[in-house]
Amino acid sequence: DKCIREGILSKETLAALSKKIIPDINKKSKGDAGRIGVLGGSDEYSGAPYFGAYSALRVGADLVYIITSETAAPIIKAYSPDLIVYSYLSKKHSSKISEILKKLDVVVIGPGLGREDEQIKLIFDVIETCRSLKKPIVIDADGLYALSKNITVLLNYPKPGVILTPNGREAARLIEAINSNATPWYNYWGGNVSVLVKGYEDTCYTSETKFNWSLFGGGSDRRAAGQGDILAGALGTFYNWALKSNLCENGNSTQLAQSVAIYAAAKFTRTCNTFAYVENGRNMIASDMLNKIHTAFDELFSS
Ligand SMILES: NC(=O)C1=CN([C@@H]2O[C@H](COP(=O)(O)OP(=O)(O)OC[C@H]3O[C@@H](n4cnc5c(N)ncnc54)[C@H](OP(=O)(O)O)[C@@H]3O)[C@@H](O)[C@H]2O)[C@@H](O)CC1
Ligand SMILES: Nc1ncnc2c1ncn2[C@@H]1O[C@H](COP(=O)(O)OP(=O)(O)OP(=O)(O)O)[C@@H](O)[C@H]1O
Repeated sequence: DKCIREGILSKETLAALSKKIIPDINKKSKGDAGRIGVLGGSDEYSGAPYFGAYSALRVGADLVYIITSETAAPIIKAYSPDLIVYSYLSKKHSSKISEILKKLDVVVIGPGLGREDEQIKLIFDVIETCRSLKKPIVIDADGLYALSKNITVLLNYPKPGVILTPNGREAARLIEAINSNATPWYNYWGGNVSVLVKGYEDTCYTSETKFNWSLFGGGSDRRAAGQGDILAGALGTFYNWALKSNLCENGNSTQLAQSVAIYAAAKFTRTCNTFAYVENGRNMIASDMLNKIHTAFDELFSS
């Protein structure tokens, strides 16, 4: 198919494929547009999992579940009646977590998780369960910190794979933990793990060089906390949609689906930022971006 043989995915192709993954809204049942889980939140951070989950829901998933700490759960529930919030993010609830994981389309791990040993170990167990269930995962924030403490936990993760979304600092931590030049660092975990390195330029690395790209422009200089959480949640929804789309006849590939989903989420986050910045200038905060999701979505994905 043309978009696979082309060699390099042009920005125009990526934009067209991002539109193609948006599912039809007619005659659907609840759940058809996705069930996304966000695992994160802690005593310190209740905002991060909220931003991620709200973004996944507003972008278009039908059901979004947060699995969080007992302390963060009531706070997040009070932020939003639209989210389903479980207070099971502890070892004693492992079996309940596994039951929830089974019904999810994509699992987003990390926003606001914190760095307590107990939570980090729990995340390793969650990743192992996701591996056995062949669940696609997005790992961000403290999920990436956990990964850097047990870098092999994702080795040879099966299809439909994993997307990592480090900022520059988090990428540096992963590179240090890999500590090998055997392959480019972003291919360390095998063919089904792709990476978005965020920053002034967003760069997507997959195991298929032809699906890699970088993006800059749009957005703003305002770096208010929480923008990465918005991206990770949106990516959960786009990843699910991309995996379920026939992006190229006779050529569906995990790496192409990941590349397109990452492009959609990266572009979408910058567009939310652009619109929020126009209204709020340097006083813009991540919550202002949540209010621009519809405008940004329309701008990028309506046909
Ligand atoms: N509203 C919420 O609930 C939000 C919550 N959030 C959640 O916060 C959690 C932490 O995530 P984050 O990425 O913000 O890590 P952050 O604590 O800044 O630093 C971590 C480490 O990096 C280091 N470090 C820092 N700056 C550095 C530098 N320039 N160059 C080098 N090093 C630097 C720093 O070192 P230190 O400052 O101690 O020397 C520290 O050890 C995460 O769960 C995320 O989801 C966010 O999503 C935002 C919204
Ligand atoms: N210098 C920059 N110029 C423009 N956009 C940027 C810049 N740095 C990051 N971004 C954009 O901001 C968004 C979030 O990336 P960022 O690197 O801030 O994530 P993060 O540090 O994980 O965020 P969080 O505060 O949620 O933890 C992405 O869409 C990214 O493209």
